[in-house]
Amino acid sequence: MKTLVEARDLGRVLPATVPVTLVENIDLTIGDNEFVAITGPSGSGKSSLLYLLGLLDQPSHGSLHIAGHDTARLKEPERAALRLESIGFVFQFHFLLPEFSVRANVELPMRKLARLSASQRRARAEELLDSLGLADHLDKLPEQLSGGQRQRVAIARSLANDPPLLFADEPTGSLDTQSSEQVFNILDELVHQRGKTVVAVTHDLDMADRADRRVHLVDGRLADHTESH
Ligand SMILES: Nc1ncnc2c1ncn2[C@@H]1O[C@H](COP(=O)(O)OP(=O)(O)OP(=O)(O)O)[C@@H](O)[C@H]1O
Repeated sequence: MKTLVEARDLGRVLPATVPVTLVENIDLTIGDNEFVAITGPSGSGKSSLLYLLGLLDQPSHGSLHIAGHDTARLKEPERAALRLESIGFVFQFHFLLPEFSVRANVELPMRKLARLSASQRRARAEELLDSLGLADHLDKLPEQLSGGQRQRVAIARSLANDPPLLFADEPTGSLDTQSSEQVFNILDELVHQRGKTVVAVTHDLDMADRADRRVHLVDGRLADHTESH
């Protein structure tokens, strides 16, 4: 197993007159090809942990290696490049750009890396959208799609630069049961058929049960019964 995420004694405290601890003492190793669910009560620090692991926030203490890089040693441009190349994000609300077509939304992250030509970006966006059942919607605006379809576009966008790691914050949180099931199946397929690692914060216990592994947070700390099956 290749280690993609390695956190040691990771923590985040917000400085204030009375400092606020978001998460602390996080020791966590995540390998390639794993589907990890992060669960815990509301306010237990699930999103905070995801943002730390996804390099959207900076830890106050501890160490974090992502895809073999010691993130404390990276300067901001290197950190941004690592995020762009190695990490995809899917949020509860899709955050697609409303004025851009579905295809253009998926092409955007590729433009930031400047690895592919315009025609290659277009072809890749179409291929990704096709693989997620959206081939008929390439030129539509996000508002013309259903919630489940938009979330699938957001997943396609997260895969644009072919990152090994996907972080998802309540990816099914605002979807009906059928769309949730579809999104779960896509994430599951990404792990078990396309070799990705997915780390998903979820309140959906069914999804947590069906993940390969469950990491449970209580009051900002990993609980003892964090399990693997
Ligand atoms: N910017 C902030 N300022 C003060 N407190 C914060 C801030 N961000 C988060 N918190 C607090 O930190 C704790 C952890 O928040 P976080 O959003 O990570 O929890 P969560 O488990 O994802 O919650 P939920 O399931 O409700 O989304 C909560 O008690 C929250 O109120």
